[in-house]
Amino acid sequence: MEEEADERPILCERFLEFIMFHFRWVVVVPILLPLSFIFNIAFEVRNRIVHFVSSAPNAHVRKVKYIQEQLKEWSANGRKTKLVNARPGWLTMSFRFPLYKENATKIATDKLFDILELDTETMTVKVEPGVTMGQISRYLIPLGYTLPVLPELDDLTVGGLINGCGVESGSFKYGMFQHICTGYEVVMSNGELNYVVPDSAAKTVKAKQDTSLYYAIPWSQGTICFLVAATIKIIPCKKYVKLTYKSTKTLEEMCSTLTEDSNKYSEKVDFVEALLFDKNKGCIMLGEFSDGPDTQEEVINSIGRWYKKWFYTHVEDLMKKKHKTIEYIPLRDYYHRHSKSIFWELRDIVPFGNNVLFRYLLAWMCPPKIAFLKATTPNILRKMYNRSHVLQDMLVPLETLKDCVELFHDEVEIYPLWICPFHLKSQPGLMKLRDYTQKMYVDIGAYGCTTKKDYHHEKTTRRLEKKVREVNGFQMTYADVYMTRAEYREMFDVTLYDYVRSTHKCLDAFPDVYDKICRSGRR
Ligand SMILES: Cc1cc2nc3c(=O)[nH]c(=O)nc-3n(C[C@H](O)[C@H](O)[C@H](O)COP(=O)(O)OP(=O)(O)OC[C@H]3O[C@@H](n4cnc5c(N)ncnc54)[C@H](O)[C@@H]3O)c2cc1C
Ligand SMILES: NC(=O)C1=CN([C@@H]2O[C@H](COP(=O)(O)OP(=O)(O)OC[C@H]3O[C@@H](n4cnc5c(N)ncnc54)[C@H](OP(=O)(O)O)[C@@H]3O)[C@@H](O)[C@H]2O)C=CC1
Ligand SMILES: CC(C)=CCC[C@@H](C)[C@H]1CC[C@H]2C3=C(CC[C@]12C)[C@@]1(C)CC[C@H](O)C[C@@H]1CC3
Repeated sequence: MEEEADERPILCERFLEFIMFHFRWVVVVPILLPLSFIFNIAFEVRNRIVHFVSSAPNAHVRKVKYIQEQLKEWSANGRKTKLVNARPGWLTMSFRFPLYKENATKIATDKLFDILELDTETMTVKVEPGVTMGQISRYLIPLGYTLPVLPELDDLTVGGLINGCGVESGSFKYGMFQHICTGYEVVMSNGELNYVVPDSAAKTVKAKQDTSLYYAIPWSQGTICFLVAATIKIIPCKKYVKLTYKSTKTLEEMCSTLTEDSNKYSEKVDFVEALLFDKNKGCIMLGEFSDGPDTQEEVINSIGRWYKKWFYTHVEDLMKKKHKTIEYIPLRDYYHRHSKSIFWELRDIVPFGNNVLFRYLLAWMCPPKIAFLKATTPNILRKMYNRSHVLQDMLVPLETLKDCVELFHDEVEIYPLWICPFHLKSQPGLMKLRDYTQKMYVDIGAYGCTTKKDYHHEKTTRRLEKKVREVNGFQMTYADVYMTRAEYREMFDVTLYDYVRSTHKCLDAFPDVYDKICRSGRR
């Protein structure tokens, strides 16, 4: 693999870079914030109308038929190009734009963004792949239900979380987003519509094939078939999350306490997440569904209100004052706790975004839509981000947390560091555990600019990737991946993936997953 050129900027570029980085808010606050606000309101109004007239199920049939026709036409024309989803690159939740979509045939899955059916008997919800986490939480929570795993950022889509992956603080109990899905409605490259479910007692060839397909889809990045709907488990929920914040003083304490707290079978804990504010100081947050405070001393904190502090700064401040605190947080506010500050990325984009005056006067329009920020990132800034911005999530066994955090500290030293345990089931597919065990993993997420002198985007990422492979971990593939094809195949088990692709005529129809996720496949 050719090494990425280390583009050092000349003096005037540095100056421009400085201006654009520190004064990006000049565009973001007066233009992108109002646009984001108007877009969100318009989309919400549209969704309510669709829900009111119940037009989604009929429209779904029409939209799927159109996708089937597109595929049949592509087949009739000799299957000359590769197939991809039509969703434009600027909308996707990743820093990069896909290069593999140029000259490919774009299939209209991007028109599928409605909730189709709530079934409280089977406790499932059927949704189209473009439905976002914000849409789902807004729909389900008032009805008293939620997804067992509901990733935090409002704009993450069901299709992206299944064909990529998804993790959140409910994952220590329920696993990744793919693990809460009970069936996928898919269209194959020949235009055939299929509903696949896992059947451990499958007898017929078709049932066996469908089971294999079901397990092969997660992490496959849309290189097997097109997802047109997913059936997802729901669970009953309560109005609040009783959140217990516990400070930790050393990395050892963080690792041992988190290991104790991440008990999948705990009846008292529904959410586990941790933040590290430097190599030693951290906070573990344990959440439990609750009807609200039992005594008058206990406080409700509606952290989602526009004038409230960014969540991670609130946690840091709490930890300076007390070793342990409890708060009651409205459920939807809890789920989207990192949306308002886009984890901690907004501090670079709107440096005064957490200032009390800004919060009261303008933060009701926050956050800016990630897609709008992505679409308007100037080239100069992209170059700067390429040199010094880290965006990586490494999924590693919990017992290796200490080692891995130490490596992140030595290599990038970005804080807060997001730490989210998740239970990894023993299942076939790309994320298959080689030793057939099931165990607790943890997502270590580093987001932000590093000031490390010897940071090199490619070389440093490769060192992190190497460590992750050594500990049998996985790298989230929305981020920059510098592994070679062979290294990718060492990290992910491609046996089932390759088999399913060859038996479902995918090889000439879709790009290989590696070509979609590798750095050279993206701009
Ligand atoms: C040359 C070759 C031929 C193959 N032929 C076939 C074939 O004829 N039929 C076929 O189905 N696969 C076939 N496969 C795929 C094969 O099953 C997997 O590629 C291989 O076993 C690796 O899968 P695994 O170890 O991840 O899953 P395994 O653990 O080996 O599981 C094998 C099958 O059981 C299902 N399964 C596993 N765990 C569960 C569970 N918890 N609940 C429900 N279902 C589960 C899987 O979906 C899969 O279909 C073939 C693969 C190769 C390389
Ligand atoms: N908390 C979390 O877990 C977070 C996760 N993420 C990551 O962000 C990504 C999700 O972002 P989002 O913008 O929603 O998704 P994207 O549009 O980025 O899609 C991700 C991948 O899934 C494929 N895909 C999407 N929809 C379909 C479909 N209907 N049928 C087949 N393939 C499909 C895409 O294919 P194609 O390339 O053809 O478009 C793409 O390769 C995931 O990869 C996730 O891991 C990011 C932030 C937080
Ligand atoms: C919780 C997990 C698993 C991941 C969180 C990842 C997010 C923090 C990133 C996903 C896409 C990223 C983008 C940006 C910030 C970080 C993410 C939201 C930008 C908004 C940063 C500024 C650039 O100009 C545009 C970026 C678009 C993508």
